[in-house]
Amino acid sequence: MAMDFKSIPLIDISPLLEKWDHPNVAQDEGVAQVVRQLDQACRHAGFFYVKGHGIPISLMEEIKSVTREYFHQPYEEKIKIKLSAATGYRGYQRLRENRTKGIPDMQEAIDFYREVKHGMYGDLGEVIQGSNIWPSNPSKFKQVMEHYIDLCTDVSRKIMRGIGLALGGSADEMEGKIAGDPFWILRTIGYPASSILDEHHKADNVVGCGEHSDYGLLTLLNQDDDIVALQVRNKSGEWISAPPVPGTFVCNIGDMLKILSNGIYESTLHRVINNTPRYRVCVAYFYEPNFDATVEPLDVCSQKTGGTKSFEGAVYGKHLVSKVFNNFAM
Ligand SMILES: N=C(N)NCCCC[C@H](N)C(=O)O
Ligand SMILES: O=C(O)CCC(=O)C(=O)O
Ligand SMILES: [Fe+2]
Repeated sequence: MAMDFKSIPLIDISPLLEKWDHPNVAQDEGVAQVVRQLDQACRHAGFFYVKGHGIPISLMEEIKSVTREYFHQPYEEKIKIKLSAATGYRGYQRLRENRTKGIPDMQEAIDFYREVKHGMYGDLGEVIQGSNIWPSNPSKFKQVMEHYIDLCTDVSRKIMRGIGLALGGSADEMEGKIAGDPFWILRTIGYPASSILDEHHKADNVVGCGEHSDYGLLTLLNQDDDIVALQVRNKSGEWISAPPVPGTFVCNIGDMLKILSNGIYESTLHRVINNTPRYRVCVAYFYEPNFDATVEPLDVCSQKTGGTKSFEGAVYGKHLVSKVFNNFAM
């Protein structure tokens, strides 16, 4: 039995990115090493840092700076893109508007989802139907974010190829019906400095985001430098900090990958507490299955765990919609 994790591993994925479409990708020694590291990280922590991802650090920084600039504006400006049922739950949510397990989170955020055209997934798609509403300030916000989303989608797809191999399947394991047409979510998040909070809240260790697992396959977190606020729960129930490592993404696996792996990989609980005197930003990109995918344990995984499937099939879009309703229960 491996020791419970006390820190989060860092993986250089550049060999995987270089060879991702080679016909014998799994035979490449560099790739095989990345795949082993992914497997270990996903089994034990469900979290890992990645470097060698190819997304320019200057862009990662710009994403955080436009996010900070947006949240720095007066409330009247931010509320122009207010999230509501009518916007398909896309847009700005003020402090404490988003809830986790019923408790308001000390964060403000903007949610963006891949476009869902009218009628696209029938009743299932109706709740988040629509296009994103973009802030007009900072003026480059939309252009920079859309470029970033494309790059994150590409990197995530390639990491998922490595994870397919790590699970003993093929590099294409997640393509087609599972995530050949992946849904995505982008959340730009701001966590107020603890100094702005009143004495009562301070005493409570104000929670920026309560403990939760993510919903889909893989999350890429671009977190603020210098502030330690993200915490990951290990199997013994200890909270392990995930301090910022400049130029890296913090990656974690979501509920749909837990199901696909038949529980070999865990969608690890995590939370955010910003106990510092500085406003913290984080931009979370979520790589998800096809919106209408029915996700069930892969055969290659259930064979490894004694032939039984520990989970019923789950429709990803249904899972997402039920989470969205919980987050914004009026
Ligand atoms: N799209 C994703 N995965 N967002 C994660 C947000 C987690 C917090 C949310 N209030 C919740 O309770 O789920
Ligand atoms: O702010 C962070 O570091 C993590 C946010 C998060 O876990 C989420 O939005 O799902
Ligand atoms: Fe999360």
